[in-house]
Amino acid sequence: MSSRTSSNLTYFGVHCIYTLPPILVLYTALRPFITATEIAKVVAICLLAVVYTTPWDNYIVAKGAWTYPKDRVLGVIGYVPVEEYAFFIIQTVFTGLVYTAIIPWNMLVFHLKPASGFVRYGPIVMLLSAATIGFALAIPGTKNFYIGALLAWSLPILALEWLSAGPFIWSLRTPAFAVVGVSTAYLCFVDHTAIKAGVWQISHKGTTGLLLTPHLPIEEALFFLIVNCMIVFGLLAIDRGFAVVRVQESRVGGREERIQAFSLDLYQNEETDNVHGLSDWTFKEEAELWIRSAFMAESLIDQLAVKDYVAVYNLICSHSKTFAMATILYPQSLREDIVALYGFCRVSDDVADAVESGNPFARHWKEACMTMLDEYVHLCYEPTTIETNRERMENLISGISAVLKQLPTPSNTESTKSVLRLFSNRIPRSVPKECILELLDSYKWDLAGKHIITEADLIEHSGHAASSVGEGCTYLMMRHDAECNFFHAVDCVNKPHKYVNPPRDLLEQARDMGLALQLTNIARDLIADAEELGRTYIPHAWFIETITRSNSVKGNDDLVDGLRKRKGDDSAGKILKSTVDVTVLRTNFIKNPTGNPAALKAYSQRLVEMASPKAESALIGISRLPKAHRSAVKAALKMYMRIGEAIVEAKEYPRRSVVSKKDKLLILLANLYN
Ligand SMILES: CC(C)=CCC/C(C)=C/C=C/C(C)=C/C=C/C(C)=C/C=C/C=C(C)/C=C/C=C(C)/C=C/C1=C(C)CCCC1(C)C
Repeated sequence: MSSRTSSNLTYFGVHCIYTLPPILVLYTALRPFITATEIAKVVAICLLAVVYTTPWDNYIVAKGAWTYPKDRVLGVIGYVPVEEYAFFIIQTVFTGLVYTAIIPWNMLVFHLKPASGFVRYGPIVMLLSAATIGFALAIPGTKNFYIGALLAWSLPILALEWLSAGPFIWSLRTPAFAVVGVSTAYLCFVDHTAIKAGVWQISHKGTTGLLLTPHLPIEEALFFLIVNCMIVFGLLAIDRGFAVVRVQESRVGGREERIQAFSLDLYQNEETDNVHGLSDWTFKEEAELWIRSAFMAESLIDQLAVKDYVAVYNLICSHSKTFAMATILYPQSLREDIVALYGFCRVSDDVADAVESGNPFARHWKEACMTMLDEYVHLCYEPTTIETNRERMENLISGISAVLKQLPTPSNTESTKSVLRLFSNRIPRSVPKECILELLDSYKWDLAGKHIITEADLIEHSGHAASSVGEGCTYLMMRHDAECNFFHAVDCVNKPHKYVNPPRDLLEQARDMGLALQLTNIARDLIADAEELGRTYIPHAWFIETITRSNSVKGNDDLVDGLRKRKGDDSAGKILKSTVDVTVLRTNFIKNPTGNPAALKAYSQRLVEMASPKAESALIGISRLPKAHRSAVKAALKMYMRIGEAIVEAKEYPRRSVVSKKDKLLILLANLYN
């Protein structure tokens, strides 16, 4: 081997130069997305890799499939260099990182759909047949030894993984192929380099002699391809198992339902406990549940829930692509719940926002819809085990969807149904009822035609609309800290309807975040709200102030001051009404929001000034959120704070979006990697 002397690269050197640096780079780039679950998955595969590969590798080295010069390695355990054992782990970590870069762009629950019998069982038959052939070929000293040993060793694992996750892998074949492709290409390059430098040599006796590059036998490329498939399919199988548990648990309220959802047949005769606690679940039962999930056929999975996720996500995409994209910053389970919650906000928002003009029945429909939504929310929190509850729920969902279709801006009945079904199955076990009812209060306020008179009214209305959502999201984030902490996840799954209770002051800070976002939104959309939706949130008191200022009516300052500060003060309202009719000023503004540019600018500035202390308080809250969710929330808030600053800095009130896409991206990156 002349090439051996041409370089003195060692096996340790290969790792130091070619395998560890890319791992470091990938790890650094992906750090915001590496949660404890991600690490646990890779560690699990590493353990399997070491346990399963050690005997095989020792065997093929003993039989002379490949060799290494003694001076190129640090030491040997059995027949295999220590660097080789390290390579089992290094490859798994490397491929695991590529996986983390690519797979989470997908919502995994979407892919729990059934496939044909051919997709499900065909590959298993083929893999096991090929493994048998490999076994027959693996005769030491013949040229088919290496390839035979490789197939016999690896393909049964691929068959097992396909048995667990075949249709899921098939559905995700494009990203899965991308992960395998990228990692295999790179590792082939490393292998080629090492063989060229003579760090290890592939026996001519044990291989077919077919070469992919002048230094890379076909067996080696095949080795990295197949092993990467083992790693990626294994990771997908684990992720699928988690996703199955989440989907199946969606509807579970008590022990009986849980046994049903997972087809558990054990422990039927044990005492059934109440709906709200399953804490006496034993380890054995838990283990059975996870194994069942790992191998549960798609046909047994709640396909209606899978369909609902897709429908609601598409609905959200059609409304706000940015929001849908932004959810990829969160772990899968939280993402699913955010979709479920946001879908509900969309639907109830659509009811409240539906423009009434031109349709004499619209108001009536809207009111009917709100009444039903109210009842629906209450029912979401009742046990689904009761037959009458289930029936009523179905009727309400159909009723609300039907009414929404009658509104001037009709919604698709099927997607509304999906939203309401998904919400009722997912959200009640994480977010308390009061939170959702408060959100409905803001719509009721609009429906009742109640005016925003004072600044305190504005705060109250925004609180109902936005702080409630901020609070809800905090409940979700605290629960889904779970996703990043396996044991916590098991614990949460075991306690449907038992909230992970965030501390009260954290919830207050979350409410402040909602307020900050809402006030900034209002400030940004002053013109759009008036022109497109025919509404404004500007307190009546501010209009009065503008008028009194411009008329320089002396002595009115006290009045204005008083009006701004007093909350829900009836006498203030009366004085205001008597001074100038509430509706006239509002209507004037809505008709011509740019009529008084100085006033418009002043309103926006004042809104931002109101938002700013709330944002400061929210920042403190964010630092107390679970680590895995923190940076994305912070990035969102910072973007809004930037929008606020831009509004204040602008000479005139800006009509169009004030912060560029590029700046938003920079803010996102700065916060992800802070
Ligand atoms: C719990 C829930 C919810 C679900 C469960 C769902 C389920 C059923 C999951 C099943 C997962 C399974 C079964 C995963 C198995 C993964 C394995 C065995 C990985 C092996 C990796 C082997 C590895 C990385 C080996 C690497 C070896 C290397 C790099 C050797 C390289 C080499 C060198 C350097 C010189 C030339 C020779 C050689 C090619 C041997």
